[in-house]
Amino acid sequence: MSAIISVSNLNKVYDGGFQALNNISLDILQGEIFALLGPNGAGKTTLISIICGIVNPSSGTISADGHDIVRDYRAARSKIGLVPQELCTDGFESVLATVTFSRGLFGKPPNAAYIEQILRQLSLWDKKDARIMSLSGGMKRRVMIAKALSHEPEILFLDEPTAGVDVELRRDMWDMVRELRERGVTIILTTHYIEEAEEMADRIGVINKGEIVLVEEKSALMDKLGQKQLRLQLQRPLEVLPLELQSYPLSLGNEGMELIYHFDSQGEHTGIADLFRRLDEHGIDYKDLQSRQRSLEEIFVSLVSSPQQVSAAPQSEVNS
Ligand SMILES: Nc1ncnc2c1ncn2[C@@H]1O[C@H](COP(=O)(O)OP(=O)(O)OP(=O)(O)O)[C@@H](O)[C@H]1O
Repeated sequence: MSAIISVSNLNKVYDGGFQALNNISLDILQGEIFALLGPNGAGKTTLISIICGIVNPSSGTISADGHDIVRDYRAARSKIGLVPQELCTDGFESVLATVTFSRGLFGKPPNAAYIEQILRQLSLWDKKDARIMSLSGGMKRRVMIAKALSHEPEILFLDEPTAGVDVELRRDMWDMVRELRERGVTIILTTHYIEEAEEMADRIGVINKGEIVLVEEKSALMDKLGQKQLRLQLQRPLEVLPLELQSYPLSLGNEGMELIYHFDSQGEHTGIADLFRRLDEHGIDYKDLQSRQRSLEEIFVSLVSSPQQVSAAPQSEVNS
């Protein structure tokens, strides 16, 4: 897949000297859903705002669909739709007028059929004549999406699209984002809901303190850093681990009733067969077992708390 957005050596120093972005280079691929994750203040909105031409870069270059976002601003901006974090729109206008007007701002000829299609898709057609101020928060957010789509952009930025919306609307939004992707729209979303990135993204980028810490395909990331756990429910509680087992990546939980084994799901040897032999030798019986993958949320927390440890999950110390 080719890059639809290319960011090279981007820096942003705000007035007052604060460096919000530090030498960011990043390609967004045509047709992907890219989730940009990062803690509060990491620089997500700054990065999006620069790509969308709302904030000026201090240095570096960005192209959107081949257009330089500074030299060729109009052409670049016409390719992009932005759903900002804040709901900002004129409350006295009707839904239909607002969305139709947005399209006009980009110099696109009127297309009532297209506007109707997006309003229907966003379940807003029934509300087309309602004033925006009379809508619920979730519906206002849908209007923001309709506005962003009004000029048929090829790239859509969603800055915290589901902040403060209920579970049902969140699911609807996810469906809608997937539909847009199927139509070929490239989607970049920032989110604090890791579950959202885990559910939707093709690739994940993590930004922390103005620097890109990692960019990876979601499935590869889950495999690479997704250390697994095997939990065994014991027949009889253990007060301490037998000495011979203390060098294994094992811990006791649930007042000694649970034995937890950590292993690298990517490793050639998980060590599980060896573990079972050792448990048998020590007469440690279990009645149930489950294995589970480390969630993206746990991976994310470990990345932003100690970014130098991104390269590998801990290896298990035993071989099967
Ligand atoms: N106009 C501004 N002037 C000075 N500093 C700013 C300005 N806008 C943002 N910053 C600072 O730049 C840093 C990055 O902010 P930004 O809004 O890009 O972060 P974010 O990752 O989007 O955070 P959040 O998840 O909280 O929305 C923050 O420390 C913020 O205080």
